[in-house]
Amino acid sequence: MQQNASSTTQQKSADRSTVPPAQSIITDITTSSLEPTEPTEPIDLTTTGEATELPTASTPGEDDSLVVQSLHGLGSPLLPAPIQPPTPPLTPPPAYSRKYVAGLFTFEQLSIFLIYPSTIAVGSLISIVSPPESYFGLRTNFFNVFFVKNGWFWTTITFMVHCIRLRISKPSKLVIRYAFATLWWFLFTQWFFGAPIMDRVFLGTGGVCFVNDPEAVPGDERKVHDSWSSFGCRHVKGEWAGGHDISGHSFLLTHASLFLWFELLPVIMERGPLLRQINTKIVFVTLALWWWMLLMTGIYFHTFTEKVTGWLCGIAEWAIIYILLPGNRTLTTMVGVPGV
Ligand SMILES: CCCCC/C=C\C/C=C\C/C=C\C/C=C\CCCC(=O)SCCNC(=O)CCNC(=O)[C@H](O)C(C)(C)COP(=O)(O)O
Ligand SMILES: Nc1ncnc2c1ncn2[C@@H]1O[C@H](COP(=O)(O)O)[C@@H](OP(=O)(O)O)[C@H]1O
Repeated sequence: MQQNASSTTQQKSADRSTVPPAQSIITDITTSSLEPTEPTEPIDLTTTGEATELPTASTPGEDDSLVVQSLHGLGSPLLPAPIQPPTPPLTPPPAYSRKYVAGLFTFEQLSIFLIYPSTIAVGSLISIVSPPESYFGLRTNFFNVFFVKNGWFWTTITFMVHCIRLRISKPSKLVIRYAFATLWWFLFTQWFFGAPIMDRVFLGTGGVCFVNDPEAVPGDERKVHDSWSSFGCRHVKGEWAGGHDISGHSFLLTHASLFLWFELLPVIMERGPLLRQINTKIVFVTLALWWWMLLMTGIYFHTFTEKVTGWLCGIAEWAIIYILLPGNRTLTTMVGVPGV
């Protein structure tokens, strides 16, 4: 594409040096309107990317037309090139503002991204100032046990509800993005060649599983159990304590929410009939519940740093797939971009 663009530019400058000024102007008008637009910004995930192919390099046909225009001006000085109305640019302008903040985010993407650290910050602040007595402060509350503890399952269901109404050309890319998100959740919270990543961090920072020893001398009832995972520790009714216990809830709720938001964003930005569908409302209900539960985690559970590390790990996969990859055309072709 670079070569095509530069050869076109060279051709244009050659024309300028040889043809009379009037023809040169005509040639410039026609060529500039046909000029393929080289993206200088990341691929915008808020566009309807999968509805069409990713913007590609100029096709041979397009280049040929540029050459024909130039040759016409050079080879037929007595026959001026017909004035044609400018054709629209090859990349249609987006239907909404696409300003990038720090060259990475659109305004909408940045706003969504900021919801989660602010929620954790506000929750932690409330926990210091005056945490209210609440049903949501109980670990056994229904919303925690039924929804968050099965959080990836409900996120999967919500994602499917969102997907089944889409008309995208490449559903396989959407499954690949889901697979990456699931893989990261799985490695982080369930299994990483043994204990999951979050448990390995806990053990690596000096955490242990304490269990009560009924035969121990009074005052020294607790002994260390050799559980290598929080799951194993819970199984022996032990207490997982001592190390840096990354908040699994902060991780999961952030990771799942960013995944759903960024898959839904094209529907939101399109502001069309899809936005009013029940499927969209279901996604918003899940997002609202995840946000509320994150706020509750912020208020009632964990230390501030454990919630921050949970959040940081929760944005890791999202940052790669939805923010960094769109800067690389080849890698983006592998995972696609969300669309409608
Ligand atoms: C064109 C239409 C296509 C539609 C399909 C689109 C996309 C879907 C693609 C593929 C899906 C295919 C099959 C999916 C089928 C089933 C997958 C379900 C996968 C699951 O999610 S099962 C696991 C459920 N488990 C959980 O959710 C547990 C979540 N909980 C935790 O991770 C932890 O408890 C914690 C981190 C919240 C807290 O940790 P602790 O404090 O408890 O240590
Ligand atoms: N929003 C929330 N509502 C209820 N319990 C929560 C919660 N956030 C965290 N917890 C509980 O706090 C403990 C640590 O959570 P996590 O490390 O996943 O952030 C877990 O307890 P249990 O392991 O006893 O269920 C979890 O259920």
